[in-house]
Amino acid sequence: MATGGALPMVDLAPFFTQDDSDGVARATEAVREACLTHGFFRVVNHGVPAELMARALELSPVFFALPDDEKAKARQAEGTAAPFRAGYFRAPVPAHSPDKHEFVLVFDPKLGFNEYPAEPAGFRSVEIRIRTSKLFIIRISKRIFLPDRMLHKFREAVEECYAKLTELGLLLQDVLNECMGLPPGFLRGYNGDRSFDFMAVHHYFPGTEEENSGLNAHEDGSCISFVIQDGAGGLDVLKDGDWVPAEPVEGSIIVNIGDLIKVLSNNKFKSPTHRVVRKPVHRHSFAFFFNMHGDKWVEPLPEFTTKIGEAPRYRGFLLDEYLQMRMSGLIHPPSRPEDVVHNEIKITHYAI
Ligand SMILES: O=C(O)CCC(=O)C(=O)O
Ligand SMILES: [Fe+2]
Repeated sequence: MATGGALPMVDLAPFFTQDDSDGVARATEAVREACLTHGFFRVVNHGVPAELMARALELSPVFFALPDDEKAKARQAEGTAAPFRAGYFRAPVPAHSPDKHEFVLVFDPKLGFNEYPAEPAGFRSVEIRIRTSKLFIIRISKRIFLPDRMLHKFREAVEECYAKLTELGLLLQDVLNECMGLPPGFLRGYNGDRSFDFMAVHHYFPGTEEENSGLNAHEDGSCISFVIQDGAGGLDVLKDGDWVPAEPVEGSIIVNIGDLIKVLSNNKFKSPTHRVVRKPVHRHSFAFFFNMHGDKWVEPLPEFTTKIGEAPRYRGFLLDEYLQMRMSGLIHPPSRPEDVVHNEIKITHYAI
């Protein structure tokens, strides 16, 4: 298995090449190894065009530079029932969190949950100087439209990224199916509904010496998460007690196994703790969460329990219940204190 900085690196090219069954077998084994050891790895030749990733990262600052009232227009479409609230959020969320960042939560564009500031609504303030006499110049601040439909281009890049990351999620899910020794197509059938997937378009403000928390240490509640990041750095993963940086490598995507695969695999596949520490620069990233529908019953699969004589390490649960608890920080009955971190319920709540 190759390494990409301190992280395992997997070249997915064989999955996009015809008749490379040896290559596919090797790449599958590399994914399996990475899931068993880290649950966090880097992929290259993943099918998401480098041009698209660069364009999305370039356009993201255009959106976040908008005035707050314009950003707030990126919101959930009236009368729609998204699984979580769509649109723009400014952390600290929840209020007591020390996180310092803002993000837009985006669902599958086909579902119509997201609304954006109407085009052309990308205002920018410019200073105009008017000479009223030889001595006097008045300066007025005027709001002008962003040139070149930049907001429209941002939205377009977000939606293209969403589609490409969905394809990557489906591919990785098939690879995991194989890595986990499950019947062919099992995960594709079990997790065939894509309406709970979402993408978070993140902007982290520059950190200071006194305060540099970006995202608190956490595990993702997803099946698989993907991160496209700019060159700022700051994403770390916990490995054997040490924080390992997921250094930016242009064109690569970070893959992070989430709690749901960890539960299905009865803890065999890792769902690693990770965090974002803010460097003294702005940081932009796209985190895509390949999830499961809330009505799924989740429990360790027989391949990891009865079939190999191992006891389940989690009791089964309805995913919706867990997601609601994660989002609200509420829990009934009260959990053990170690299951609640920064008011977020961890998957250990269901551990046996
Ligand atoms: O911004 C990043 O690099 C990671 C984001 C993340 O971990 C998350 O949204 O769960
Ligand atoms: Fe995360």
